[in-house]
Amino acid sequence: MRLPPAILANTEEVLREILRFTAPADVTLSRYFKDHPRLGGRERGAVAEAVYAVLRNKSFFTDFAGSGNAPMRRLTLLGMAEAVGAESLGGLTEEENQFLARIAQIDRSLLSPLMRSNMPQWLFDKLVAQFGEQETMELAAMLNTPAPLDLRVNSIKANRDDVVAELATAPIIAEPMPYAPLGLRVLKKPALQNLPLFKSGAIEVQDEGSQVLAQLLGARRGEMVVDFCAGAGGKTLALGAIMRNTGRLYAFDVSEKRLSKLKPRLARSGLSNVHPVVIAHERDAKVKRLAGKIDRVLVDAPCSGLGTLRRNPDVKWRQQLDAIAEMQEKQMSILDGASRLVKSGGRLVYATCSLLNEENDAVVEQFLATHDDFQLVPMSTVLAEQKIPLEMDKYLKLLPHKHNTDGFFAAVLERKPMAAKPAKAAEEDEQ
Ligand SMILES: C[S@@+](CC[C@H](N)C(=O)[O-])C[C@H]1O[C@@H](n2cnc3c(N)ncnc32)[C@H](O)[C@@H]1O
Repeated sequence: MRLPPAILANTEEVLREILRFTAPADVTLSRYFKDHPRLGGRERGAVAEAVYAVLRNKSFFTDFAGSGNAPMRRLTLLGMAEAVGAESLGGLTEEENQFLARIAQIDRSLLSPLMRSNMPQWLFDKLVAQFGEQETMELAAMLNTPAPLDLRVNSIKANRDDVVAELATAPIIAEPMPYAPLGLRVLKKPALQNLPLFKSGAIEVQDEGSQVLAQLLGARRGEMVVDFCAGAGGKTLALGAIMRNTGRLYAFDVSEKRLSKLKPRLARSGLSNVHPVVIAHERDAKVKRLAGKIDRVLVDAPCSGLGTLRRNPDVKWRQQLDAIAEMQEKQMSILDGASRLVKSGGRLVYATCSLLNEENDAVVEQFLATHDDFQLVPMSTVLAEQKIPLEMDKYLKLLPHKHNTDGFFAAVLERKPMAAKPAKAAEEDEQ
């Protein structure tokens, strides 16, 4: 069935706003849909997919749309044609149909690598310097493909086989994922919110890579654990379940708004070991009070988010090169603040969803150079401990084109066990 022609005007309107890049695309889209309640589910889906198609293919589309006298309308047509197919569009002029037909003939493999990557020049250059041109092109192709829908089974409430069987009755086909022991990949993208499995907290939406990160912390029953940058709690919920709802899990964040999104998820999850705490910054007194007392600390640091381009394609256009250096400074400060919580022999995991060495390896190397009481636990060791079938060296580097997850980095750091103090020094300490 064809989409109503008016949908093109809606798409053009919201696209114009999104391409100003003053707010995240998903936020602008949600607001637009709220302001336009008459748009049905199918129309909303098409508008959103078209907008995301333009964001993913912006370099290429802009180049071809720019030559006419109505570039925004042409961008809209290209986005819609990519998202739902030109044959689903009604109300096009003859000239517009010819334009789409002409673009469909273009052999994209003949375009320059930069144009094919659909990335800003600075990002393309950085990735080529890091991965080489051939791998950058493979990575870019995957980053420009929509992400699959991944679920995590909440082991407090259900097991993976039962969830697969119950989803099948919906009917939703879900397959176990290779790296996350509680992960399921859903083959299509059905609405999940009204499923009893979702409402009861038996499943959560979470990328496989994100599930792996939570597991790397190695949290155990009864431990004291801090999720230092908990946000809306994706990893907090996974950690709480890994701890079998025992011990104490603090969910810190500087954003009250983000932490408040954890509340309904927590209620569904059935977890009672999670304690959300808003902190002012990484040196807050609430943090200092726990210094040296925590078994495991996860720092899922604020970052450029470039590893999540499959889901948030606007990030590559909104992010600026000079923000990366600022981000790095912030990441080092947070890692330093969080490290003070870790007890002797305890572990600290530094993680990002960035692809850039500056936010990843460089932060960890700088940390180790200035904290000789910490040592790196090679990722190969951690993965073997956790029985995760991934081949890595020092660090975890999940890449969309290799692992079909979002791009994630993680390093595991251990506070060196404190040497026993000589008897005289211990006596002096007690006085
Ligand atoms: C990558 S997001 C966390 C995502 C979250 N862990 C999840 O799995 O859904 C980074 C978070 O760090 C928070 N943040 C920024 N600066 C911080 C700081 N100084 N201390 C603690 N959290 C901070 C941000 O508010 C944001 O929610």
